[in-house]
Amino acid sequence: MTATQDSQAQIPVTVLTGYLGAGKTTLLNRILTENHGQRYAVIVNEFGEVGIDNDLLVESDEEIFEMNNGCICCTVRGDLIRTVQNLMKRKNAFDAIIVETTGVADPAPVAQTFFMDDDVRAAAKLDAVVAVVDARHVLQRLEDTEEAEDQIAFADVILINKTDLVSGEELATVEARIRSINPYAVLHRSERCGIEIAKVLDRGAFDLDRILSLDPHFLEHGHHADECGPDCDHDHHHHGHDHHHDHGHDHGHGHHHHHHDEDPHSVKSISLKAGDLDPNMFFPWINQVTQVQGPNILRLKGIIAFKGDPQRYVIQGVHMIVEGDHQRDWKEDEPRESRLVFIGRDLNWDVLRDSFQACAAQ
Ligand SMILES: Nc1nc2c(ncn2[C@@H]2O[C@H](COP(=O)(O)OP(=O)(O)OP(=O)(O)O)[C@@H](O)[C@H]2O)c(=O)[nH]1
Repeated sequence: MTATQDSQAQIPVTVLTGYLGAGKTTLLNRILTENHGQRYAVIVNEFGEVGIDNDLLVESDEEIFEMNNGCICCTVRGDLIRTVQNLMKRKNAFDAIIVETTGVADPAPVAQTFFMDDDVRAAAKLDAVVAVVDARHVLQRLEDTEEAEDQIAFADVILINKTDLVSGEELATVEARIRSINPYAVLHRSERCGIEIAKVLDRGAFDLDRILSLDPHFLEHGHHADECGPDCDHDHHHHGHDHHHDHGHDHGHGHHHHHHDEDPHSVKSISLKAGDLDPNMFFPWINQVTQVQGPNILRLKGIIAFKGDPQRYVIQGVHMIVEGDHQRDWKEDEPRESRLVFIGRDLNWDVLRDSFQACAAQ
């Protein structure tokens, strides 16, 4: 199969992967704000019921499409095809497409989309799979999830981010581990994804031959997530497929997501909503939650309305590291609403929900 009959007319697509909290949005924000003279369309996939990522992206003229349907592996393929097709109708409106995948997704099905669908293939070409890696947490992630490894194995370009949170020695260990998983990718180091955009975008780096050597069935229809419907409830957790990457058609794909089974180790998300909160209640609460439950909190993010505060407050966390800042004024036509998403394992969801509600301003 030749994927590139008419590469001139094909719009380059960058698939941005990386485990939860690695820095994908930070990188996107750089891409969207830097003056590079290119116009990008960004497709964001959300994990969790309350769409937050879009709100965390800075406002820009670039177009952002949010697909709020959970795990990208199962349901998004059809959506992604439709979204790309719609984008193509306005062909001259932008120069390139970036697809940000949810942090627990296996990037393969997303990449496959650009080879499987004839219309998409005619209009777009996969430029590179870019993985952002959290230097501080990646070794731990590689211990307990397969997605982290899949993402690294699949990437053409790997950005080892958060170098400020590790020592030089730790960084060297991380790099060696990444090299052992993927000897081919171009590696870059960064703090807050501070990297020249040209090192990440429009690389022409996607190497089909290499991917086929990892995953011989990559180009076959019916492989991976094709069979999943919108209510896909496969047990995606810790299947035993051989990592490099002898997928058969019957393998249970290895992404974790918000399915509600009893597996205590599966990753779930909870979306909390409230009105104005009392900062004197909220900050001690969030500090306590992240100190005590941090190891199980893969990710938290939220937009908070504090009573009497004209500005939206954005809070972000990865395990025990939490940071927050004012973002911008609440707009007049915007309901003042506090939204907080936790993604994690073994969390006591009812307690989280109740204690969050207890932070409501009186
Ligand atoms: N210390 C430090 N923090 C960083 C760095 N890069 C990003 N962060 C912070 O890490 C958190 C997660 O960053 P995001 O860019 O939202 O990560 P993400 O990969 O988009 O997260 P998901 O969308 O949840 O998968 C935020 O609080 C960032 O400010 C870095 O280089 N150093």
